[in-house]
Amino acid sequence: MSSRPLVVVTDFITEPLEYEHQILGEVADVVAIDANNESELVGAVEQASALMIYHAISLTSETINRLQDCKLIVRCGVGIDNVDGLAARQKGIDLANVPDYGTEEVADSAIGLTLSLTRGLHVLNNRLQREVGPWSYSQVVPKRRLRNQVFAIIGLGRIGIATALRAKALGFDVRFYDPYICQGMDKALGIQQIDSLPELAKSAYVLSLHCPLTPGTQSIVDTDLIRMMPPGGYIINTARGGLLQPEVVLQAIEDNHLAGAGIDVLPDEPPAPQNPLVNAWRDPNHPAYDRVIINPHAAFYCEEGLQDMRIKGSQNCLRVLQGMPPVNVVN
Ligand SMILES: NC(=O)c1ccc[n+]([C@@H]2O[C@H](COP(=O)([O-])OP(=O)(O)OC[C@H]3O[C@@H](n4cnc5c(N)ncnc54)[C@H](O)[C@@H]3O)[C@@H](O)[C@H]2O)c1
Ligand SMILES: O=C(O)[C@H](O)CO
Repeated sequence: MSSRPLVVVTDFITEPLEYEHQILGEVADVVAIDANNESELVGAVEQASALMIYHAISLTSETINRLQDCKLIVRCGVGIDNVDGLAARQKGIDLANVPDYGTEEVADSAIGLTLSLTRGLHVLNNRLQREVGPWSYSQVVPKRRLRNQVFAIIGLGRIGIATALRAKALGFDVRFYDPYICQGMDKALGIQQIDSLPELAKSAYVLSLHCPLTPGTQSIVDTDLIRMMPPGGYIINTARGGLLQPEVVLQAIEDNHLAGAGIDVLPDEPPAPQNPLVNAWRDPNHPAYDRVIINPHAAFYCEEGLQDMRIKGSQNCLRVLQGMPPVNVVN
């Protein structure tokens, strides 16, 4: 058996681990575990000195408590909601994320979903392609001019700021709610800070979610909040599925209160067969078919970003294996 430290890479990154081997190969053995769920990876990670985990698998206290020599868990990505950071801290294990690998792509996706829904691009294309619609601009939902409409952001962190700048360039009146932001961000960005979520919702034409999923933000957008939005607006969720339940979106579409929703993330990924929103969206006779866009948690993805994420994650493991403190510790 090797006496070299072991770094285990879990989730969807599999061999060849070109960046991981290049950065860590001299000091550690690096292996990828192609597990589908937490129970499949427990045995393989017990001896690891460092773990690199992506977003598809959860790491609960049960697995964390079985780690025998782990110094660092790197969540290769931003959101840390799939790892029990407290359990890791109680065991003296640092949890770090990679905060800055795909900010622009997520913002591009949020704006892309907004434009496709508010301009009806996907609907016009699909109708023509399926030969079920006329050669006409008429739409299932009447279109409004975007300039001066309110683009409302929940969570003005890295992605929130990048989205705000894009929305501002399109002529939106950009407003945000973030109780933890430092003073002066509104003036620096030329956007408006709103002190409460209901106040933000009351003016929102587009409500775009960019806060983390925590016990405090679970279902932060619920039926009551959506009802506060003026009728005919849009919701964009590229943050986490747990912030907005699928039933709530479906109801608001069926009630015609929301004109549309752009969803990159769901509480269950991939969605269970009984997910009501997904089933309605797949039904050509349901209004959600044209008015909802669902993507498979892909907002972050581009080749350069994925490479950045893996390189930065590996470099952080290397720091720790060489006796240096890790960066971007979040627990
Ligand atoms: N779909 C994707 O591919 C993808 C990719 C990256 C990140 N994400 C998600 O996007 C989230 C945001 O990423 P980021 O890089 O901007 O993170 P960030 O930490 O830079 O920003 C998060 C912001 O949310 C704010 N916030 C926290 N609680 C809040 C609350 N209750 N109400 C309003 N604001 C609140 C924080 O103060 C912070 O400013 C991540 O947590 C992650 O879940 C998704
Ligand atoms: O949080 C993130 O970085 C994305 O959701 C991908 O894991």
